[in-house]
Amino acid sequence: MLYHVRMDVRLPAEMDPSSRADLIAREKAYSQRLQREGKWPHLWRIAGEYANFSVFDVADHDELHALLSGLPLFPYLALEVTPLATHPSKVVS
Ligand SMILES: O=C(O)CC1=CCC(=O)O1
Repeated sequence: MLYHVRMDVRLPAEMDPSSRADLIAREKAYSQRLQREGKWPHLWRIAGEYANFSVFDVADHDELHALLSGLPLFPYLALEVTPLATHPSKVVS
């Protein structure tokens, strides 16, 4: 199943720089592992915002929830999840 996810990153301004850098490095490693596994096929920066649009390709809601709640940044993310269905006008090649 495909899911569109908007992630808004809300790191506290008072977070110390080394904790912030460590968190971001762990987030990058986690996301790149999922990208390589094919579970996170799209990751786009929303221009001008500390936010991204992502597409996840997972078995079901439970797997999506497990992956999202495992994000190192999860406590600092506002997430908006949209399940995607096949559009009837899509050309199938
Ligand atoms: O910076 C972001 O948009 C949050 C994020 C998701 C994956 C990643 O590496 O950073």
